[in-house]
Amino acid sequence: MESFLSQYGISLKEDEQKYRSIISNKIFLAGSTIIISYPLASFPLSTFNKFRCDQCLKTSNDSTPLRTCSKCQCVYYCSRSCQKSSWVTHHKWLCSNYTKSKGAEDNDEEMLNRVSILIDKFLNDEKLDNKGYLFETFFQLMTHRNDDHVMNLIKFERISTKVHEILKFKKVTKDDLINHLCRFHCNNFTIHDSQLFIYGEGTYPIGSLFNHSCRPNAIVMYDGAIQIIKCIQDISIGDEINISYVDVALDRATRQKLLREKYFFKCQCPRCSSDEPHSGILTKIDQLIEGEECETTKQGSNNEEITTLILSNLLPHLKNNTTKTDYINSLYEIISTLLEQNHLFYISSLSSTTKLFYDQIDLKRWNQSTTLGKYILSIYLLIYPRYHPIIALHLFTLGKCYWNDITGGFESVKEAINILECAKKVLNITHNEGDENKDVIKQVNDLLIMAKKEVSY
Ligand SMILES: C[S@@+](CC[C@H](N)C(=O)[O-])C[C@H]1O[C@@H](n2cnc3c(N)ncnc32)[C@H](O)[C@@H]1O
Repeated sequence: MESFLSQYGISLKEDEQKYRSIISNKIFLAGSTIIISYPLASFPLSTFNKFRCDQCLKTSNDSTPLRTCSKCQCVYYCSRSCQKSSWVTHHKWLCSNYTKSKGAEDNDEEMLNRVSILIDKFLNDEKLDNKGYLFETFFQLMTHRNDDHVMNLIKFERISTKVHEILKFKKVTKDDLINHLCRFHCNNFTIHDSQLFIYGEGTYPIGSLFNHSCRPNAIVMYDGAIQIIKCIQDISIGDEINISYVDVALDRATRQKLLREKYFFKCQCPRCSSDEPHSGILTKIDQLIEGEECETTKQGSNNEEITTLILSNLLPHLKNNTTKTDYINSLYEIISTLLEQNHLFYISSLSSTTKLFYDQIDLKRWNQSTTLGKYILSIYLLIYPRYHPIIALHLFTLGKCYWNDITGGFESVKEAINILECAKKVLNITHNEGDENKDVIKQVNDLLIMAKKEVSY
C-alpha cells in the first residue's frame, strides 16, 4: 500500500489520536488531483439502478441504453465488458438470490455480499487484477467494533448470519463479516454526481485513509464508480490532507454529534479547536452561525447591505487566485465586522432561503431569484472553503439567473459574466476531472461565450 501511495506523492503517518494520517510528500496546487482509486465494491442505489451501470456506475446515453441481466432482470449494464466483469466479481453468486427475490434487504447487506465474495477469492489466492493493495488496505481500516452501538451490532450479527449461510465461503468466517460491516459503517462513501446528488455507495479503501476536518483542504468527486480526491487549496510538503465527512455548513454541535455517533471521535480540527495559526478566524465561523438569539441580534436584517459587503470583499479573491493568507485575512475582517454588529446567521434560515430561491427559479422570477441567490452566496462564502463544489454550483445557478433576467438589461448580463467567470474559476478547481464533471465546465464556458457576445454587440 505504501508504494501505491508514494506514486501519488503521499504517505501514511502514525497518529496518536487518529491512528494514521495521510501526509503530502510534494506540493499540490489547488485543483490538482491527489489520487484516483477504484472501489473494492460499489453499486447504484435502488432508485438509480435502471439509469446507472451496475458495474462502472456510468449513466446510459440515448445511443446505448443500459441492458438488463437476462436471468435476474434486476441489474443493468452499459456494455458486455461491464456485464462480464460483474459476473466474475460477484454477480454469478448473487444473480439467483435476486431471482428468488431473496436479494439484499438493505445497502449494508448488498455491500457485504459483494465485498465478502471478493475477499473470499483473495484469501483463496485467486488472481484479482493486481488489486492486492486494496484488500490489504481494507483489512487495516479501523472497525470501531467496541465503540459501535448495540443496535447496530445486533443488526450486523443478523446480516452476517444470513450472508454466511447463503454464500458458503471457503475462508471468510461469520466474525469476519461482522468486522467488515463495522468497517463499512465508519469508512464507506456515498457516491455523488457532478451536481452532488447521491446515486450510489462504495467501499474505497484508499479514500478511507483520509481523515476528517471541518475546514478540509481536499474534496471527493466521482467519475462513475471511480473516486477522485482533489485538493481545493495549495498543500505544502508535510501537510496533512483532509476531507470532510459531514456538511461543513452544519453548526458545531451537530457536526460533533454526527462525527461522534458515526465515526467515534471528537473533532479537533482548526475550526473546532484553537491551536492552529488561523484557527482564531475559523472558530469565529461557528460563532457567527451559532450565536444566541437576543434582542440586539440582527438576524437577516439589512440583508442587502451585508450581502454587498461580503461579496465585494470576497468575490475578487475567487477570480484573482489570491493567496490563502490574503483570503483568510479578508474573511477575518468581514466576520469580525459582522460579529461586532451582532449579525448572526441561522442555518435553518439558510435552508428555507435556498428553498425559496429554487421556488423563484421554477416560477421564472429571475429578479427575485438573483436577490436571494446573492444572499445565499454571501453566507456560503462565510462557511465553505472558497473553492468548494457547493460554491461552484451555486455560482453557476446564480449566473444563469442573471442571464435570464431580461428586466435587468445590460447590467444583468454584465453581472452574469462576473458571476460566471467566478463559477468557471472555482469549477476549474473542483470539477476538472471526470467526464460528467468536466461537462459542467463546458456548460459554463458556452454560457459565458453567449453572454460576452451579447455585451459586445
Ligand atoms: C475513514 S477512517 C480515516 C483513516 C483512519 N485514520 C485510519 O488510519 O484508518 C475514519 C476514522 O479515522 C479517525 N479519524 C478521522 N478523522 C479524525 C479526526 N479529525 N480526529 C480524530 N480521529 C479521526 C476516526 O477514528 C474515524 O472513525
